[in-house]
Amino acid sequence: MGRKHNGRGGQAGKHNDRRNRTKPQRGGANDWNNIVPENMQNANFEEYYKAQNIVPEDEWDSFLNILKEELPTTFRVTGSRAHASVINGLIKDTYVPSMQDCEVDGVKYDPPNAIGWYPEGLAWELSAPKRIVRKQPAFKSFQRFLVGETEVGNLSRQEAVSMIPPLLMDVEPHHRCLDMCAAPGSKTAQIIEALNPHHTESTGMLIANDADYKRTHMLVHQTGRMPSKGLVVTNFDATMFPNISLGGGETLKFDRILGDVPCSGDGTMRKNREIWRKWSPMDGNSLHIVQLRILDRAMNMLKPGGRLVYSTCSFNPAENEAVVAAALNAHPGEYSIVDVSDKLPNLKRRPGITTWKVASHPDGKNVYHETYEAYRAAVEAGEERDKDKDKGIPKTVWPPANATELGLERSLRLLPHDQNTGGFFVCVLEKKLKPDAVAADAVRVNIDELPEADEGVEAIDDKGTLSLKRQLSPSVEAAEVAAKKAKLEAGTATKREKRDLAFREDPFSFVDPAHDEVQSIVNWFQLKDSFPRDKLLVRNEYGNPLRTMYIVNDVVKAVISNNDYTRLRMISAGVKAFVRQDSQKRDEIGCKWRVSSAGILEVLQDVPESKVHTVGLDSFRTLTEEMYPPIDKFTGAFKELLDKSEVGNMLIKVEAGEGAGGKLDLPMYLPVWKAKNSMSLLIDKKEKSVLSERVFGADICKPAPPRKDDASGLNTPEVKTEGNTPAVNTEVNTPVGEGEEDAEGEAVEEEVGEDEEEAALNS
Ligand SMILES: C[S@@+](CC[C@H](N)C(=O)[O-])C[C@H]1O[C@@H](n2cnc3c(N)ncnc32)[C@H](O)[C@@H]1O
Repeated sequence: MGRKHNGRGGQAGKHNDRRNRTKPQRGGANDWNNIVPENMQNANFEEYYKAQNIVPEDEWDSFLNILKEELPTTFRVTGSRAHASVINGLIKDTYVPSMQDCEVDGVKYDPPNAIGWYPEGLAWELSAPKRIVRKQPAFKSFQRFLVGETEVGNLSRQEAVSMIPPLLMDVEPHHRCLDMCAAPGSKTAQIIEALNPHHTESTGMLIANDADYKRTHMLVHQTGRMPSKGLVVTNFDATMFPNISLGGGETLKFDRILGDVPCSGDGTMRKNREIWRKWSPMDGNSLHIVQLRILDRAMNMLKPGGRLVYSTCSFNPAENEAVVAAALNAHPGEYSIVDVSDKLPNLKRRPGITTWKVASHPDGKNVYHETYEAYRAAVEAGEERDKDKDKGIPKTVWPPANATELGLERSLRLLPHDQNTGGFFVCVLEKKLKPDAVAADAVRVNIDELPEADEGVEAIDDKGTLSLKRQLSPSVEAAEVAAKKAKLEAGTATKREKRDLAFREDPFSFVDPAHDEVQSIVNWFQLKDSFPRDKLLVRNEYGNPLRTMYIVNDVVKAVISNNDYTRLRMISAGVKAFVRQDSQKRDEIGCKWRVSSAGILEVLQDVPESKVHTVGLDSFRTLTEEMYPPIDKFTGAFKELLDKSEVGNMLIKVEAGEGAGGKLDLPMYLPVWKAKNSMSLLIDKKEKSVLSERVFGADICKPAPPRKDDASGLNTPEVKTEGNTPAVNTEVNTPVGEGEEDAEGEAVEEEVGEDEEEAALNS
């Protein structure tokens, strides 16, 4: 069981932009991403889905044809409501008008369209093919905006249908939420936004989990753009997500859970074209068990009255209705499927089905089995694969006897030809406050009696990333761990094997609120008594504030304080709040810590107004243009303030308005460093450039000047000036980050490079 998709590594969708140019070749898996529409055929796929009746007969051709078309680019405006409306205004009022009436070779291409069903018009679709976007000047300029704003986290490129599950979770700011299979994190970001829509105080929590260690780091990176005191990233196989203690005998139960499970991804065929060649019904059959185990685990962790959303980017009932039906029968009387037909009213959706066919694929062709028993008879008769004798397709893939009573039609199936999207499945489940009485002869599923998940199957997410490997199977993992342990005892373990046995993340501990370093921060910024000095977290065992302090909220503190960190497999928690400034002249600095740009909005809540210095666009321009502008370049009250300020971190509020060749729609809060003779803006270089584009209509940032004495790093950097550039547009505060499309890369935490920090500090 479990066909391996041999030869696929890294990102399956990486070469999509070269599609349509070459014919498919059997040689390399990635070549199939270049597959031409005539070759997008798979008789087994067509036959199987015709048999499922998920698409009415008279729509079959439209369904099949659109699967061969390039998927439009879709993206979402992210961030707090006020922030998002500014960015959205920019798209609506500046870019869309500039892209009207664009023609290339006599063909007219439309500007981006707001996706009709997405709330408040905050999601967009751009249908023009990529080659046009790269060629036509207005589209090209929009593309630059898109890439830049995605990089700093103001936009999120996300498949339209993948935006649906978080919208149906109905998250409120006080909720305790769990995203069980969260990486790379586009839905996680939506949940964080819902938990803190106005970027004020949020009492809720989100645990974003993924079984893949590497991908949890993508998750940390992705969520860095939406910092939250209530966010925790963990690294568990979701089928075995542990019970978490909150102290006092209380176990954490969740108000909301998302199970966006690993799946065969056949709803992503428009993007992941190699699926045309590789698809088999066994992909879904093999994933069914892990999907069911994840959903079952979620059901055990939900509060009565809580809501659980199950989703896949697959059309396959084996991964969808069959999983939901089996999970409901594993919890008889406890759950109901929520009718969400009144939600997202403009979204065209198809009801879930109550009857479906199950197929095996022994010799490269679909073989249908009416019942589980008939299938087992075929296995025993040697008509199926040998290995199916031990495991094979689980019984729960077949429709249960009570399939029509479960309300499966209240699930949503999104078909690509309805709204020019990918395919998707969503089911919203609610845990009853009081379980219904269940008849003694009711259909029941015992999850513990089901076979283990298949090893070696692979899954695809809606970004086309191969996501599932051996972590699928707890038994495989356990066996591997046992083998490594045996080697360790025998002294034959390799370095890698030794390392694999340990959870590699640094421990988390809270800093003593009375610690001198905390006191120095409180004094420097004159933090109010409400400042949660008892919720500052560091990454070492001893609560030592060495380099970075994170800030968390009450519930995250309870989680960290009441559970052993290795058992929690915690990768990150809270918001990076304070970063230590390293310098050879550290003794001259009143406070050795600066506020991180990621955490500034969290810290600001406790900073008195007198410690936030208002500046105009002229000062902001100076700070943007030059890496270390001399203090003499500033004027008026700000210059006076700088003249009498000590070296160290200051917080500024750039006032909204027009001036200095720029325009800012919302005030913006930023950390700056006051050195002896110069200033510097403590934000990531990329973010600075994007801000500059938005406020001044061009990237006016100059590269860092060469330092006079690189070895000591003690001298003032050379600085030059530059003339004004034309103005447009807006700004609000932005987190640091990298483009979602690049999320595969390592986490970028840089705000200001070490060298730059040193230079700024000493200048
Ligand atoms: C469909 S993707 C999730 C996409 C994500 N929700 C998003 O919106 O960006 C499935 C994820 O499940 C993870 N995964 C696979 N098996 C898992 C398991 N047993 N437990 C937890 N996560 C798992 C994969 O590493 C992958 O990141």
